[in-house]
Amino acid sequence: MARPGLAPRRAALRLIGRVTEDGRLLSELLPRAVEQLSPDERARTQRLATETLRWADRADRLLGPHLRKKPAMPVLNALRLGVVEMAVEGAAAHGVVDACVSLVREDRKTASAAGLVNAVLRRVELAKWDTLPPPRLPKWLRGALVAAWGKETVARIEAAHAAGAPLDLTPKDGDAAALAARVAGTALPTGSVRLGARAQISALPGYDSGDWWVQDAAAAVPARVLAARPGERVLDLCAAPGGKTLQLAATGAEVTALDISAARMARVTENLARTGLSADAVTADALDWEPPAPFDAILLDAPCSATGTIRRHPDLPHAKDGGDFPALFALQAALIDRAAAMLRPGGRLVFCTCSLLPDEGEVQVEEALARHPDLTLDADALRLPGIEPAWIGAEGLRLRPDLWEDAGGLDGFFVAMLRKAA
Ligand SMILES: C[S@@+](CC[C@H](N)C(=O)[O-])C[C@H]1O[C@@H](n2cnc3c(N)ncnc32)[C@H](O)[C@@H]1O
Repeated sequence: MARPGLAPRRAALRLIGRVTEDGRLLSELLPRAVEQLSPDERARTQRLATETLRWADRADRLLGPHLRKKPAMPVLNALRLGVVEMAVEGAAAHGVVDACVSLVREDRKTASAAGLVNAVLRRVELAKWDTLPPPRLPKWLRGALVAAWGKETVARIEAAHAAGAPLDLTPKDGDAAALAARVAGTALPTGSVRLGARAQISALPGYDSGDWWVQDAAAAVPARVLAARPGERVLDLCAAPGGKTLQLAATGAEVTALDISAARMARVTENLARTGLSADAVTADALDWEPPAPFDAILLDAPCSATGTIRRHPDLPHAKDGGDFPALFALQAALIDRAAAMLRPGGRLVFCTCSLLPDEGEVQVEEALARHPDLTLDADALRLPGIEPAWIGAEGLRLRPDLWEDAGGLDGFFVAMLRKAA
């Protein structure tokens, strides 16, 4: 008979292996990796994989004194899973140790390490867990962030990554106070609503009627900066899955939502249908697409390293090594040039990325202004309710996970508003 609780742990361990050994992201692997499991098991698998990756660095510190040399990655991952289940999830030690030993034993490649896993998991000093620092970012990313923001800020960013992300909603009608009262959340100063306890999204009032959508408070800022008006022709360039498209469409603007990925574009269409909003959906490469006429305003949420979203995607630092980032920087510059060409004289362009790297924010704007003498920065557009003046720099608005430290933080984002000469 199958052992209870083994299936989600097995699935989680496989997922962790695909991330750490093959450089794949959980978002690419799920939901297919869990399709054979029950809904409860799926949720448990996803939580175990996510939390093990979030806490892997601290687990390694706890495990270090008990390991003479670093074991092979599949064995190390089984040890990490066991430690995190006991230390973070509060699972009973005997069940966790038995399960991890079984998982290691059932794989031919790791079977010989079953004794080691058993001995080490029984010996680790769980009482030390809370005395250890938050998980550190890997060197390739930490170095770049320390150079940009300094050691102390990076330590605070790491603490925010460890704390995880709350769930934020964007109200369709813009009334955050009313939505907060309806879902028992808190209205944030920037206009989003933050949920308190872990909530089941589809059970919240207003889900079926599409009165709101899930969107991090930081991710909701760029469309507010663009401030589309009813009847304006607005392009959402790189639109999928569509959080910002919904915000733009809710203003009454005539929105075109464009993305290169047909599969991701389908999610934009679904989201529009659920919320009863409308936009023209275009699947195309932004670099080739010819618009029927210039736009009054464009929101460019360019593809990026996504290093601003690590608190909700702790797999990212394990899957990446920064090697593909330079190609993204070049694509961002090309997209800015393309967007500038699609804008009418006097039109406005919001450029944003969910990144913590200046190369994908401040540097892009500085270089775009040098390439396009007809573009100027509009810093006033960034001064919105809830945005602290100190967050606005010479090139744009810099949001980081360590801001709003006592209120649950926010994703890392860069937002700039550029105006084209009339
Ligand atoms: C950061 S995501 C956009 C998130 C979206 N704006 C939202 O708020 O839900 C970047 C998107 O850029 C799209 N993309 C990448 N290269 C593109 C290109 N050359 N043309 C159009 N879209 C592209 C990707 O498919 C991806 O959906």
